[in-house]
Amino acid sequence: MDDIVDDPILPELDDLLERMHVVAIPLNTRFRGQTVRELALFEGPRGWTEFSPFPEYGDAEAGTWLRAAVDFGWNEVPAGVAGRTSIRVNATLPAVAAEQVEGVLARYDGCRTVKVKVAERGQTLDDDVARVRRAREIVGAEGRVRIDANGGWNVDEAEHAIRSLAEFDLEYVEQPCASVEELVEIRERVGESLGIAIAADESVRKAEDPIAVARAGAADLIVIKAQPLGGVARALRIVAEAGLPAVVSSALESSVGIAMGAHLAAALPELDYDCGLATVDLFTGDVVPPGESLVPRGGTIPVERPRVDPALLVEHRATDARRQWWADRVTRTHAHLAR
Ligand SMILES: O=C(O)CCC(=O)C1=CC=C[C@@H](O)[C@@H]1C(=O)O
Ligand SMILES: [Mg+2]
Repeated sequence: MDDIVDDPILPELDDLLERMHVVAIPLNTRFRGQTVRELALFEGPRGWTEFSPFPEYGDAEAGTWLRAAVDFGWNEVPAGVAGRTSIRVNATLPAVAAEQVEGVLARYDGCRTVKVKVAERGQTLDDDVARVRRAREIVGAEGRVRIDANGGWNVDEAEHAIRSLAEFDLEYVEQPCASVEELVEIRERVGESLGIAIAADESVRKAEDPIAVARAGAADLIVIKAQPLGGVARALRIVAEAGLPAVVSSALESSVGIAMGAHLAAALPELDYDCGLATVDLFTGDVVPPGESLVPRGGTIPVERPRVDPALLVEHRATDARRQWWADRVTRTHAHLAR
């Protein structure tokens, strides 16, 4: 890993701003409470790159995402593992009603794995059970079903929910509880007795110390995302230090950000899990020409840098006020990183 440069040189602010385009793309299903995804794209010397921290994130957290964007647009990407030119991906099922599951899953071509969102605020365990049951029916016994609670349960709730959902043969449970201590406890309570693996997502990507979860024995695997972890090289280093299996997932990006995730997946020494990189299917549009979007075909996406269509940057262009908001954010975030 020592040949990996994971601290990219920051371009000048003016250079960044000149290269920036801000788009707003509606989602076709509400996800993370959002119905429109705003993102900034830069045409870097090495190719297009994306900067899309969620709007509520502060400058320090957004700084890690900017580092990732610069890394992908300005630096050489670490080589993929020989022969890995496409990545198997999972369907991502938002917390929709059971009747909608079939329609949402039909968008993901050829995916054998589905990740089901659970523990959504305002819903009940019965809603989760109905949604997961329907997903299992659709993927069949050969398919893989994992769930993601985004830390929405306390330990008792998690134990009850996981026991109620275990009959659907879960591949793993992603971030059932919020804290590392709770993950240790739930892993003790259900890990061995039910044989269900626990994955850490927020405990890696939002933690001050992304390795703490591995050190504490709080997870069987980690979910890694290129932008929130500061880019491909830095994410690879985290995986190496954690010493746990990893699954790459998206940060709800356009095909440009997804390409960053695909390059990360391609460069992982081991890749035993289908990756959560099919989320362009949750968008109503994209910034790359139709037919070149990184959406699954036959359950995989290619490892390539997509071309951006200038006409689509215009079509999806954010309002003047929102573009200014992003310019201000990049200015603040850049200053934060340059310190
Ligand atoms: O992993 C997937 O299947 C898709 C990506 C995904 O679920 C997420 C993307 C962006 C924000 C997150 O809240 C969410 C996640 O928790 O993993
Ligand atoms: Mg998650």
